[in-house]
Order: sequence, then C-alpha cells, then structure tokens
Amino acid sequence: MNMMRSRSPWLFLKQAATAGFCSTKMASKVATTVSDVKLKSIEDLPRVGTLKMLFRVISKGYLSRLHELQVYEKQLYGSMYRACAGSVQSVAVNSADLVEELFRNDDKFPSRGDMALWTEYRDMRGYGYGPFTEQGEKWYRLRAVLNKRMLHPKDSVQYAGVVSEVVTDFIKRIYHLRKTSPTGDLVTDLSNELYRFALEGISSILFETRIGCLEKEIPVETQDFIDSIAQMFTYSMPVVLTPKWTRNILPFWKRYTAGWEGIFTFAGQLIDMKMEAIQKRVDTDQEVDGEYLTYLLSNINMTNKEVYGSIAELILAGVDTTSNTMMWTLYQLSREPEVQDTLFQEVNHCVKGDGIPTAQDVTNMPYLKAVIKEALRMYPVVPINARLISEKDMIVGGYFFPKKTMFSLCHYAISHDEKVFPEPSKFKPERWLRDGRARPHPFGSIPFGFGVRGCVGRRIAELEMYLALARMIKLFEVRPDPNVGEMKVLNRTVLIADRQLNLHFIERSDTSTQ
Ligand code: HEM
Repeated sequence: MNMMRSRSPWLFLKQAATAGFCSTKMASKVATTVSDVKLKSIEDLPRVGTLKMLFRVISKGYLSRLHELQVYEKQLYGSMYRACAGSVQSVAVNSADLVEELFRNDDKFPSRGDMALWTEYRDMRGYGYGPFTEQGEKWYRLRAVLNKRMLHPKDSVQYAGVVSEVVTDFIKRIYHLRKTSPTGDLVTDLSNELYRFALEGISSILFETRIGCLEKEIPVETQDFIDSIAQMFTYSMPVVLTPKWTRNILPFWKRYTAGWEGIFTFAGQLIDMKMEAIQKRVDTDQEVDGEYLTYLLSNINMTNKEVYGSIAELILAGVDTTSNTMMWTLYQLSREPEVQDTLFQEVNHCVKGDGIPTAQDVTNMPYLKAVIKEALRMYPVVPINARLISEKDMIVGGYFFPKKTMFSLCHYAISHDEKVFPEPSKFKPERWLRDGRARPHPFGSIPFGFGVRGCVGRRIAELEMYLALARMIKLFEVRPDPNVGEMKVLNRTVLIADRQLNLHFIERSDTSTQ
C-alpha cells in the first residue's frame, strides 16, 4: 500500500491559494494617508476573478501544480495581486521584500485563518485543540508550553539518542530492502519508506515508545493508525466540497470522522499508558522522568484534553513534511554526484571509521545543513502559507489593507525567483555557505514559516533529517534508477513527486580510507 498520497494538515492553505474558499470578507475602496504619504487601496491591485482562475487552473493543467501557478501569476500581475470570489478575497504576496514587510508586522497572535475542517469533529466529540487549530491568547499559552523542549536546537539535542535508534532501524531496513531487490542494491518506493521513518521518528519522541513502522510486518494497531491518517486526509476535500446537508446521505463525512476517531483512539491509548506509568511512579514516590510527553502531561499549564489535541496535531504536521523533504534531497543527491561527494567528504571527515554521526558531529557539518536548506528552497514542502491579519489595519508595499485581510504568501514562486536565487532550478547547496559570499535575502526561502507562529517542530525535523542523511551518505552512494527518469513536482497541498522514487544504494567499500 502506498501510504504517501494526498494527506496534509495544510489543506486550508490550498483553499486560501484558490481564494474561492477563503472566508475573509474585505472592506473595499479604502485609501488612506500615513504621514502625508497617499497609500493605494486594495482596489488598485490587479484582480484575478474566480472564473478566470478556474479556467486557467483547468485549461492549463494547474490543478496538481498550483505552486507553478504562483510563478505564472507573478509574471502576469507582479508581486501583489488579489484573488476574488465575489466579496471574498485574498491578497497574494509574491516577493521576498513584501513577505518580509508583512511578517515583520504580523499580529501578536498570528493566524492562518479558518480551521473549521479540523475543529468541527473535535467540538462534536469534546476533544481539545492543539497548536494548529487553536487561536488567539489560548494558542499563545499552548505554544508557550509546547515550545519548551522543542523549539531551541539545544532542546532537540536531547532527542538525538531516540532519533539515532530510529535511524539505525531505518538503515537496517535499507539493507534488508536492498538484499531482497533483483539487483541487490535497489530500494524502491522511497517516499513510502521515508514516510515510515518519519512517523516512527516523531512517534518515538512524542509517545516515548516505538510503534513498529520499521519492522518487517507493521503491527496491526499501527497499520490501523496509518490507515486512519490516510482516510482522514483522503476525505477532507470531499467534505469541504459537499454541503453539510449531504452528510447523512453521502459517505464522506462518516469516513472522514472515522479517520479522526482512529487517530485519536491510537494516540489516546499511548498517552493513557504513559499517564498510568507516571501515576504509578507518583504513587510510589519515585521521580517522574521522561521526555516530551511526560513533560506535557506533568505540566500544570496544560490540560490533558490539550495534550491529546496537541500530540495528534504534532504527529500529523511532522510526517509528510519531513519525509518528502528527505525524498527530494536524496533525489537531487543521486543526480548531482559532485554535491553528493562533497557531502560524503564532509561527513567522513567529521566521523571517522565506523563511527555513527551524532548531534554534536552535525554541528560541524555546514554542507549537510546547506544541502537540506537547498532542498527546501527548491521544494518548499509547504509551498504556500497564509496570514489572516485581524488585530490591526496593515500597510504592505504602499497599499492599505483593513484588518481581517487574508494574505497568501507565495513561497514557492519566491524561492524560485532568479533575482533572489540565480539559476533557481539548479541544486546548489553552496549558496547557503557562510564562507564570505553574499547571503540570499533572509525571506527568500523560509520553509518553516516565520515568527511566533512559525513551525514548532523545525528543530526536531532538522535533527531527524541531519542524522538520517549523514548516516545514509556515509554508508552508501545513492544513484538514480534509470527506469524512473526526471521526477516532476505535484502539489497535493504538500509538494510530492509525480512518481515512485527508486534509488540504488551502493555500499561504500571502505569509508575509513577515503
Ligand atoms: C521539513 C519539515 C517541516 C517543514 C518544512 C514544516 C513547515 C511548517 C510551516 C511552513 C509551518 C507554518 C508556519 C507559519 O505559519 O509561519 C509549520 C507549522 C507547524 N509545524 Fe511544521 N514543518 C516541518 C516539520 C514539522 C514537525 C516534525 C512537526 C512536529 C514535531 C511540525 C509541527 C508543526 C506545527 C504543530 C505547526 C503549527 C504551529 C502553530 O500554528 O503554532 N512541523 N510547519
């Protein structure tokens, strides 16, 4: 079964991108002055109507390539334009300078807009919200707890042991898959394998237990959990597109909520087990020690309901993002032998002989970090972000926007802008090296978002990717499978490949002497 297709908590961003579903109503015809400078109004911006957009999306085949539509529209309308469906509209922001201006003036409690798709089921069942769905001051309070032990690079290092164990099992799995392949070195459907790795990695941190994704036979409950995640995402779009009154007639809503039920049941059982273990220790006056989940459960600023809601969201946000980024990185490395060799030399220099790369080693590997940064520039796995500015009016690029304006941030187009990144379609990790060359615009590629609402899992994702990639490249040279050819990018709300990636993993004969 392919576990990878079309699933993501980022679905609402796709809606913002196509504007028709965006829920912001804007005050119109507002022009004003600040310090005697006449500001332009939103009405002065180029306008893309629903029909034009739908026609373009369908006739030019952009449905699966909405990220490329950002590039095309920038050529047509410039760096800022509005997408309208009647009185409902969003403003597309399509340059590094303008994104910087917007983010630097973000709300105190930033919002990406309406999350009803995710909150409705929870409201129905009395489950709590997590960092993705919560808003305003409640969100702020939640993030304050979640950030600790996760957001700072120092925090993520404490999970290095756990992640390293998962990497060990992943490497074992690569050996097993190679051995059973017809050529003795081929690993097929890497995105599926990396999905298993990422789910096991994030679960081992969040549940403080292993769930068996990397075993030869995935345990039944874990497979049910994986299927539930897939089911929830698969039925998200039909649920959005069909009116509420059809819910008792059509199967979508029932299947969608059954998916959520499976997710919360699995996560709930593991959380409850941890809670019982903590309680036992408390009852017998033993010290309560543990990692992330233990910290959350024993934190008085977080209710158990919030722990359930948060753990579910952290898992859902942390799997496709990390696994697809690793897939694109390996794909590019297989096509760029020189880049791969430079990376190998760095890893091999820092970790001698049969040593296993550690979090400490990684701090001395600028090229490894540059490789991941470049993969995220070329394939920003979340290609569009959003902000609903609700606390204040806003000025961006000399235009005045009344509060409650919805902005779509076109990260894909910006990170392919040749003025910011010369030769944008070339994989050039050296752009990111701090070796005296001019640095790219700080807002040219911000794959983890920005500010207080930026990605809470960034450091965990980086740790997982660095440790796994360093270990893989130290042990193997990855080469393309000629049967695969050039992979194209599809936008399934996260950027995935249009086909299965297979790679040859050629074992490096003696790394200590090279
Ligand atoms: C390559 C990996 C990843 C990428 C590229 C990525 C990207 C992003 C982006 C762009 C945002 C929106 C930020 C904003 O609005 O400014 C975000 C938010 C979020 N991410 Fe990640 N992410 C990754 C991995 C992870 C992981 C591993 C986790 C879980 C541990 C995670 C959990 C979250 C959560 C919970 C949010 C919502 C935060 C909030 O609204 O307060 N992400 N991520």
